[in-house]
Amino acid sequence: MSISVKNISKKYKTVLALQNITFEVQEGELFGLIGPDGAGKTTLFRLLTTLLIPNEGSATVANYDIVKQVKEIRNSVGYMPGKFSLYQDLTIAENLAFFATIFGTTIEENYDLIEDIYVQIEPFKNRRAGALSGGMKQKLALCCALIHKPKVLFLDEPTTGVDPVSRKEFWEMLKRLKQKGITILVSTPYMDEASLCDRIALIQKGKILKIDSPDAIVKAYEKTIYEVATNQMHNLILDLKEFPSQFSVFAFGEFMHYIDKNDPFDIAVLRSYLQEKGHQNISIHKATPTIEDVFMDL
Ligand SMILES: Nc1ncnc2c1ncn2[C@@H]1O[C@H](COP(=O)(O)OP(=O)(O)OP(=O)(O)O)[C@@H](O)[C@H]1O
Repeated sequence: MSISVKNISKKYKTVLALQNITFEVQEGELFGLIGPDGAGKTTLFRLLTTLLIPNEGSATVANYDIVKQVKEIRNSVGYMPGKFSLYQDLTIAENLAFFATIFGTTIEENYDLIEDIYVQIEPFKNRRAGALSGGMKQKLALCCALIHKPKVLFLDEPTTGVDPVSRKEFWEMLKRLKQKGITILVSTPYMDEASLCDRIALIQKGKILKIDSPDAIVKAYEKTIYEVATNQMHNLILDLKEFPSQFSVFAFGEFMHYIDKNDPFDIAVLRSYLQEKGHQNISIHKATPTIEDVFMDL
């Protein structure tokens, strides 16, 4: 087992940041922690990379204990924290050389692992990290986290604030790293990225609410979701919330996702209710559930 977490709890004074967290990640797995700000994702990363000590429970990473084998873990893991870890005044090449040196290695020794990422930023290697775009900083930070050839890679919200094209490229890089046998624990607040993981844990307020493959999580979802749109999207959410048998409603891209307390329920009744409220061009269709729908319903 690459990561094994057993009944971990972590408190900051009065804040219970993690409550009784248990999960395992297999070798070579791409495992996602999906949850909103404050869910406890960063705390979990800091525990697993030995930067914090749990109040309760135990965990191993690459078969090393996170409390008793700190040095071994630090040599076996790569950590890309949410806030960029780079030295802003050093160039791309200097940052990478610095990280290689502190791990007692050289860029050349492990170049094969970072090559396909590094070639994308190499043309700018003399540019200071502080002057790079979000996407380029992210690639450099990933190279720095990989330079000592870690067995396990921890990536805390690596795509936050990065443009959509770079986000897509980043996930393709992760797939290639996984094929090289590296275990990856990645957190993201973006629900669409959940489907790119082998398995995910949905985490909220310090608790894991569900763990499974994204497909299985969506398939197990039993409620029927309706995609609703009209010519007055602003009023639509308010009107849907007032519909007597409404169970839940939330904005989903250009639609509202609506769930009724009754299943099946009569779409015609909702349609005439919306007409009475002055809506036109009403469209109501069954939607395919997504991870976001499951999450909103937890
Ligand atoms: N040093 C700290 N002292 C007190 N409370 C903290 C500290 N660090 C985090 N917390 C609290 O612990 C909870 C979990 O925070 P954590 O940063 O782990 O969440 P997160 O899912 O990573 O969210 P974010 O993306 O906002 O960092 C939050 O309620 C947060 O306010």
